[in-house]
Amino acid sequence: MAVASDSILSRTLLKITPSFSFKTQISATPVYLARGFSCNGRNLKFKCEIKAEVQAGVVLQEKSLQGLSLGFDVVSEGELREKGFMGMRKTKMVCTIGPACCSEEALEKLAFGGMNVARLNMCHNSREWHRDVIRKIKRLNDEKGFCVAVMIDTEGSQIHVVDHGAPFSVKAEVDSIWLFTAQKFEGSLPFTVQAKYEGFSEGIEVGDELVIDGGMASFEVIEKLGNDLRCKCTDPGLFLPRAKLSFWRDGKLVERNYGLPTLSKKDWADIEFGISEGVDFVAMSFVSDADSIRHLKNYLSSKSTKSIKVLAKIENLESVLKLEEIVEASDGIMVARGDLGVEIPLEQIPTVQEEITHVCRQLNKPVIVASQLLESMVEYPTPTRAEVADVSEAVRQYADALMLSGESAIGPYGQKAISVLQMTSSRMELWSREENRQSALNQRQLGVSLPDRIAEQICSCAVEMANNLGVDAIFVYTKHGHMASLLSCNRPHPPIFAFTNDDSTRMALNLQWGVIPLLVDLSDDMEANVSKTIDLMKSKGMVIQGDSVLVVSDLIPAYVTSTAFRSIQVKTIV
Ligand SMILES: Nc1ncnc2c1ncn2[C@@H]1O[C@H](COP(=O)(O)OP(=O)(O)OP(=O)(O)O)[C@@H](O)[C@H]1O
Ligand SMILES: CC(=O)C(=O)O
Ligand SMILES: [K+]
Ligand SMILES: [Mg+2]
Repeated sequence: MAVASDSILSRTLLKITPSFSFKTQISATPVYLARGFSCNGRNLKFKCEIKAEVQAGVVLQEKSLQGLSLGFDVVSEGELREKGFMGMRKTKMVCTIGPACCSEEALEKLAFGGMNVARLNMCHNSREWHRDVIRKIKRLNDEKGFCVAVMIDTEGSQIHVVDHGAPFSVKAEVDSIWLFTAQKFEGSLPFTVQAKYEGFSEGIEVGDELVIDGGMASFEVIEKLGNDLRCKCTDPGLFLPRAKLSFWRDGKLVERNYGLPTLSKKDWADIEFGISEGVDFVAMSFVSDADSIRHLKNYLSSKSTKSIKVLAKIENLESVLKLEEIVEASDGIMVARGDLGVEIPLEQIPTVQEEITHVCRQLNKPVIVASQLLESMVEYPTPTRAEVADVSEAVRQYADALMLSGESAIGPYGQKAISVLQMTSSRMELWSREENRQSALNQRQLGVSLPDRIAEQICSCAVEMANNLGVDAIFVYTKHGHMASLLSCNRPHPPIFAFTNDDSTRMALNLQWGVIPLLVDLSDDMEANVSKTIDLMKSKGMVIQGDSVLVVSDLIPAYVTSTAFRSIQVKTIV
């Protein structure tokens, strides 16, 4: 298969034989592909559209525009070079950082594998440990050209079993009798379990069902002794460290809100820590109303010099019931299926997930699908078929991002797990696009003011145009990321390059579907911004002659008062 030739190949459809390996070909010969394949194939039979300038045996030198920087992160740049505009992954990836991946080398490998956001779960480890990880990530960004945003995830007030330490898991046998207590006790399981909160048994009656971790094991409450509960195991299973408790009566969850605040004292201290370390996102656990989100957002905007986004985690029944107001109040959502599965029957999780992703897209908020995506990879180097199907389904639903938990935090196959996410999402994105499977968004009008409504209309028209014209890329110039998010919300076929001069905007856009955020100097002169960025992209070989780019702008120069200045332009690179 001769990809390399002296001629310039342009928009040629080539069949590639099954034995051809793209990667080997590149590394074996000094061929430089200015841009490569528009589809993601491995050693499979596939068709590729090649729009690349290829010269056998010659490495084309990059011209540099002295002193000007394009702020392209190394991963997106590499992806564009290797796969072309249409091959760029749209679905973002979040990795939980834990003991298995906290070294600089391991973090670099995850970043290289495409991690867009690193999540630090404040339930675990010390603040010093988290500080060390955050600094390593920032150093990698600065020194190695990655663009990885940092998220802290609050512990929140949840009723769980005190970490009973080794052994890792304990089996509860059928008919065995257990005591659940809030009292400290010496010794370890079995048969006494210490719950983390004094009032864990409030309102609980004899005959209620106590469920561990959403069905890992079940007990019947047979006696109340003060605040303690004597229970008989009815459905045998395992106690894992920090196992979560829920109570059921007549097949329904016993809803109790213990009077605990969404953010505990420790959570506030962790948030202070996050502000001082300059994190990009705070994910708020066990949100139960919109007020707590507004409160945190106000607090952050008064305390932090940079903009920090607040993500609401949907992980209890209350938050599902108040979904819309919570989505509206937040900067984004996490479908935290781990705890959600403790409070709602497991068979409802898929439909609740679809509902949440749909509402988020309608209200233009990024959404992360989290927990157990590749759970078996905590132990094994390959995922189950069912896990791959679950990842594909989240991608098909157009989630903005997918999250790894234990797969990256404690498992030995974190890098493999991220590459499974990468390959599976690229595959499903391509399929949705080529089969024309994408469901049109029945868009709600979000803005109230005329300029906001105009912005929405411009973005939805721009995406329709971009798809119909088959442009290679969308360029958007944005200060706060609003126009970029409106474009993303319409899930266009080509990637969205969002040029911003604000670092927190760049980091926040890291979570949005199909957006590649770039940090550049921008001026009030829109035409100059456009031609400068196109020149820079050209000089790096990222766009080539004949490429077409649809340009949308959100930066309104001070001297223009009319919103009509906002425009859509289609440029062909000369
Ligand atoms: N910083 C860390 N230090 C030690 N272990 C960690 C750390 N972060 C995650 N883990 C481990 O990784 C696994 C899964 O991660 P995580 O705790 O994020 O899951 P989760 O239960 O979904 O989160 P949450 O507590 O927010 O519901 C857990 O077994 C946890 O013990
Ligand atoms: C991520 C998380 O908090 C959960 O799934 O419960
Ligand atoms: K948490
Ligand atoms: Mg949780």
